[in-house]
Amino acid sequence: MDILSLNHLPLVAIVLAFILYYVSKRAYPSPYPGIPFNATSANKFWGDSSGLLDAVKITQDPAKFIFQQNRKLNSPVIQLFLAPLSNPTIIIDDVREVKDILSNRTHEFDRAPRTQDAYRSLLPHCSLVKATGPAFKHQRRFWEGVTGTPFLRRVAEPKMYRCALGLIDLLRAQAKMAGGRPFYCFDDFDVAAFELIWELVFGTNVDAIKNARNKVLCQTSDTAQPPSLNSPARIPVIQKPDMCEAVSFFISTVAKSLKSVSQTWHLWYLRQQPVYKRKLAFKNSTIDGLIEKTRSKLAGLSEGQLMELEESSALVTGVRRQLLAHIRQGQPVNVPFPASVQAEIHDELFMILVAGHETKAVLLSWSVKFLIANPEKQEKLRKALVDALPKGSNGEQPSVKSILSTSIPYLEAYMEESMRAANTSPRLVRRTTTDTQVLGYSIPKGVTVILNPYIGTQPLDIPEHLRSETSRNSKGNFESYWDVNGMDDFQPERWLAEDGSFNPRQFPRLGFSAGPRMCYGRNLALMEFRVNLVLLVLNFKFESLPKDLDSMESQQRLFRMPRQCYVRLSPL
Ligand code: HEM
Repeated sequence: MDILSLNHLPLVAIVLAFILYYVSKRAYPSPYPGIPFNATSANKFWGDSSGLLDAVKITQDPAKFIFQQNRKLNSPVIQLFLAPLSNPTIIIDDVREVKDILSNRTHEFDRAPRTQDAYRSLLPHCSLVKATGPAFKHQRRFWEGVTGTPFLRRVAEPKMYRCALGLIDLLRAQAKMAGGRPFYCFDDFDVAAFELIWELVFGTNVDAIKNARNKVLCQTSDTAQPPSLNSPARIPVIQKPDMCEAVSFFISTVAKSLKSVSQTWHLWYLRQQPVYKRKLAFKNSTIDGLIEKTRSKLAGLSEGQLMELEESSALVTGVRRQLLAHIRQGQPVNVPFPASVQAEIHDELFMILVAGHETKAVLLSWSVKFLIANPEKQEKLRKALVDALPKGSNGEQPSVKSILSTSIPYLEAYMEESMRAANTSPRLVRRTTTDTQVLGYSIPKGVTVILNPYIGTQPLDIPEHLRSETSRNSKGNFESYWDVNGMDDFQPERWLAEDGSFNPRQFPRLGFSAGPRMCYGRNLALMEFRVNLVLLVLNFKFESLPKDLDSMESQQRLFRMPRQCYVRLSPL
């Protein structure tokens, strides 16, 4: 044995040296030819990731650092080395080309595996993790009912009005308790957003807003408030429904895994945690139970009755369609769905809950911060609303129909500017599915590409002939791509045409992305945002806050959200 080892020593040494050489070569960045990069980062084991981590410690905003590098290198296409032992990531910072890639070049750019893996560990069968192909399109079509106008009008409108009024009542109770002091409000928005999306997906009422308000009313008289009117008020912590907590928990695990250098291990580690297992078991049993209950209820209906059945929730839509498919294929309906069918419905429903919950609360929080930071625009918006939506003779609130159907250009401009400035998804990530070219740079197949959807950075000069054909052809689709006066300030007026009408084509709009992977809940989100914003502005004056509670800084969870979210309300 000893002789054998000694004889093999040189060979072992050579193999080891080769492995070491290979690992060290792979570990250090290996740039793609012709694409600008930070020369100093190319010599570092950690590449650009150490700079990114340092910047994030200060700004908590990775997108800011990433796209600053385009400016630093003066190029709309660059490469960054964001993790050792991996290929460079391509960064594209030009709004016209980004819109074109998202809208017209899906055969070259598709969902990135990193995004797919982050969601796949939780929702392996949902459409979000599928590549843009026939299976994705088929699964999406399955849910068209719940994103279509008839469902939104008939089912979503009354529910969103009830939730928005509930939110107003909750804030009114909290404002009274606060007695002119500021108070934290993100959880109010969060619980209201959850209540609505839960009702639309599962059709049952969780009463979270009402419970939160009752708790405030019970504790108002026996809670001592801080002496200073500039200190945050003591108001009861909002008790969120267990499923709301579970959704937030899973969103944070997805966000953590997306940030991780070794995603696979990180996901594995997260899944081993007892809290993950507990929440997963709770989610699985709750949702599977609801699907089975609905299946057994609807299984007694004939094909004709199922055809006639009004869709009252995403759950009913999914189960009804599956039962119809089974009847038409001659399969039994009086037994639980096969596991694969059950899993697909389950994951799709939970996907809507995950994707359609926190985003809405984050957008509403930003829009309220813009109201506080811009008191004259807040007044202008209120005046536009009061003029267009007068209260009833008994002071009753405007109806949901009038809020949604009255044209109010300044409101539309305010919403659009909030979407732009909030920039809730500051990085859209794709992977090249073929060797391709962007703005004259060659990008190989299989590369992760980060796109900047923010409308507000001055575009770099790019000769027109370097743009793709579709990008050149769509140049005239927008009045402009940049405002010569700069776009750092919050300026709803930039969306108004000379005649005072709202001009949606003034600048591109990418807050919900574009193309086949564009946000699936855009119409619902915009309706809900409108109803909430109108009722908030008509019912409260958003007063200024002490400086230490008024930061406009952001933090990146799954979305770019405000670091602080306080209000000081004067009920109107
Ligand atoms: C203000 C609220 C919202 C914002 C700002 C928002 C924004 C976005 C963005 C930027 C994307 C990424 C698209 C891409 O990668 O190109 C997305 C995807 C998605 N959103 Fe939303 N969203 C919102 C609300 C909602 C709601 C209410 C729902 C559900 C009812 C929803 C469901 C989805 C789904 C399912 C996807 C994945 C689409 C795919 O399959 O690729 N979102 N959203």
